[in-house]
Amino acid sequence: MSVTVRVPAKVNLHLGVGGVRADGFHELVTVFQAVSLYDIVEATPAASLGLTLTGADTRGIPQGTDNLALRAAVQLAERLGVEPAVHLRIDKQIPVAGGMAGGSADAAAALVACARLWGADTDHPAIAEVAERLGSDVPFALSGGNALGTGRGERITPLAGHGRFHWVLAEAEQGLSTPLVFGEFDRRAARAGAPAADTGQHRTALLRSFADVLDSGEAARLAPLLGNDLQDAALALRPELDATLRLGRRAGALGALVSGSGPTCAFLTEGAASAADLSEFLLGSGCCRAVRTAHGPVPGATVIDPADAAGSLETAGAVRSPRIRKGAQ
Ligand SMILES: C[C@](O)(CO)[C@H](O)COP(=O)(O)OP(=O)(O)OC[C@H]1O[C@@H](n2ccc(N)nc2=O)[C@H](O)[C@@H]1O
Ligand SMILES: Nc1ncnc2c1ncn2[C@@H]1O[C@H](COP(=O)(O)OP(=O)(O)OP(=O)(O)O)[C@@H](O)[C@H]1O
Repeated sequence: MSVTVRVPAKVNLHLGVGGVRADGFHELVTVFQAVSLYDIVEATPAASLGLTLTGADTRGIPQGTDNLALRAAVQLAERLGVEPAVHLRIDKQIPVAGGMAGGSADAAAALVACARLWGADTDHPAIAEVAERLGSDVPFALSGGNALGTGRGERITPLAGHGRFHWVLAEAEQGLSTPLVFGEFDRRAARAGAPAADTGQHRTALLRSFADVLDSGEAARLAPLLGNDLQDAALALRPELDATLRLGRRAGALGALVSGSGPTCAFLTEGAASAADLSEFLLGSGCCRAVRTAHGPVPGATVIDPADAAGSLETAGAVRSPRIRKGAQ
């Protein structure tokens, strides 16, 4: 009997980067929002560990035991004292290395699916422990919704907020490596000679400013709060993203920013209709590889009826066909 889990991508509504810690990670303070662009992970009992990848674009995803979803299954099995006898099928819609935590999402989904398969409760402490170890974005992929992330991003405080926000997500031709973007951030900070930001103060300010806005669902109030300390580093590595952001703003987006470490650009719009219009416009402009619409917040990794999996992908936000530029692979 298989278990099917649907897991969302994330956008960092605000990403503040502080100093480098002794373990090499940066101190972060971030407001996450889970958005309705989903990967589906199906776990089936099998003689041994295995993986099948399907989906829009699976280039660059490790097929072996360095795949984050397989690592999640192996570490959870160890922790629960069972054999990792499971075959995982990942249906990939979240852009790979796109700054939307796709690999982390798959790891979170694998944890939820395997825990169900191996009879562990959804709140078994092993799930959170393994999630935290696997990556900074994995705990948020479990919880979803809106949340404040602190520490290296793995310490999650849920943020209430019933408002729904509408996004257009523009995928770049090629992914960006997260460590490379943090490295560029460090070089720029060293050149500027600026002291590291105080994440404690930043946290208090973010909590105060986001509290009502997330509940209001008013995009015009959320737009001025959007921000990403990694954006300049991502733009330095991919200067063409600046034109994409400007294009979206000129075409009516209320807010535009690079998602996490990039290179996906996220545009906040007034509502679903303006998101559809902007998405059409950006796709026609040829500035990006694929454009999708999505809304947030949505729940984190959730067990679903397999019959609903296809529907989840259809409602993943009017997926647009990838438009490959001439000369691109
Ligand atoms: C950019 C964000 O997506 C914002 O939410 C996350 O900070 C990245 O989360 P992630 O991809 O899960 O990152 P991890 O797998 O934990 O770390 C990948 C690499 O990113 C850098 N990294 C990540 C998180 C952090 N707080 N400081 C860092 O410097 C480190 O070089 C690390 O080796
Ligand atoms: N299941 C997976 N899906 C995608 N990438 C994976 C997976 N497992 C491991 N990886 C590796 O992780 C790298 C980062 O991929 P991912 O899609 O998570 O990037 P990202 O969205 O930029 O991450 P983040 O936003 O968390 O920084 C990939 O280049 C790939 O080598």
